[in-house]
Amino acid sequence: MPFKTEPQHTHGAVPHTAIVLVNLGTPDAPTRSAVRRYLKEFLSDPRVVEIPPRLWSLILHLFILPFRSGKSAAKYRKIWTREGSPLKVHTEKQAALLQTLLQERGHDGVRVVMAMRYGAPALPEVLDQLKLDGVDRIALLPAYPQYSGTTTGSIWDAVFGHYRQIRNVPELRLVKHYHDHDGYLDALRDSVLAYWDAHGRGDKLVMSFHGVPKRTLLLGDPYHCECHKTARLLARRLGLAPDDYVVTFQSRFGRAEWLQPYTAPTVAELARAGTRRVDVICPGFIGDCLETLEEIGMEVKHEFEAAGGQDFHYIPCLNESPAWIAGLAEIAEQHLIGWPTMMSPAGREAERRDAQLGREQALRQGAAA
Ligand SMILES: C=CC1=C(C)c2cc3[nH]c(cc4nc(cc5[nH]c(cc1n2)c(C)c5CCC(=O)O)C(CCC(=O)O)=C4C)c(C)c3C=C
Ligand SMILES: [Fe+2]
Ligand SMILES: [Fe+2]
Repeated sequence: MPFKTEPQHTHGAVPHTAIVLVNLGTPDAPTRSAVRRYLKEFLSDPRVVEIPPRLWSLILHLFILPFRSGKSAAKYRKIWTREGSPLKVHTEKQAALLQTLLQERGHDGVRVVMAMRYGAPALPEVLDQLKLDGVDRIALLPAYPQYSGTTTGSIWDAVFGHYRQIRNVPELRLVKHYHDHDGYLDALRDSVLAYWDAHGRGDKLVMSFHGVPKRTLLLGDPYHCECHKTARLLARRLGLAPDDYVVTFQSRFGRAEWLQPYTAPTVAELARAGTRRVDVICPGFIGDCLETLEEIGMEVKHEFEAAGGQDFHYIPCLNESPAWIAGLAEIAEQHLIGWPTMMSPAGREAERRDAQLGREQALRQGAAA
């Protein structure tokens, strides 16, 4: 594989540090063509669909993309905001707030940017830009609290794939998961308690996580266990008895069996069994997106009401809540340990001199050429 052209190595340059908050990605617009482009990239990832590639490509192009793109675009239109897709808007805001909070906590030498695994801003382009900006230490922070090969594993594929074409690979740190991190769990607890304070409390708390094919669990993916651990620890923080809550899995895709119990049939069954009010939270998503706002807030709500349920409450994701941004900062800080993140006056001066040196060197090289 040929190497990409890279900036010249500058002697003595102060290496900059960055955190990249990486999310799944979302279409550029709620249109059929934009959704098709996005789904094509997403669903062509062999980490996401484990069907032999040639056979899958046929199914994808003949059946999935022609039918799903229009239907999904209609769903995106229901949740699209003036600022764009909620997933992207929340990820952008979280990255900006994390940068500000890290600065306030003294880590003024750290940049925080966001990137998407599929769609824009594409992870390889963000990594290229960081290289141009002189960043040589990168902590990658996926927007997934629970590890799965289908999501976090796929981010690592994209990162390593990109650096296969780079000679001077930066120092990297990978945040594998934070499903049991106090900062994440405390923020979840606070969000549930604040919701109950404002709206009263339901008969049952449904903790709905994005599903994955059951086969991946049987083949060693820890995602299912990490979801259950998050649920257990959150329940403990809320003082819930086992009967007060239920863990479910949503967003089944395709015909294979996925992790059970499925969210929609579970809430319908709860309604039929006489549960008047359910509160649904989606702890596996750190920001609201299609899967929470449309699938839970609209489709699952409809199923509950159609089965006789009276009162359906969706508890929003952590989004930009101050407790969550503080949690993110704690997670980030733990993965930055040992890296110089505070820019002392001497560091700033060294950086200024290096920049000057770099410019002079480039000028000399230009003159010699
Ligand atoms: C939170 C973790 C996620 C896991 C695990 C996950 C696995 C997974 N997803 C699909 C298929 C689809 N997912 C879709 C949307 C979507 N998925 C996640 C997160 C996880 N996916 C998010 C945050 C979103 C929302 C994106 C947005 O723009 O808001 C979709 C597209 C939506 C649609 O067309 O209806 C599909 C398809 C698979 C197959 C999978 C694991 C194998
Ligand atoms: Fe998904
Ligand atoms: Fe398990």
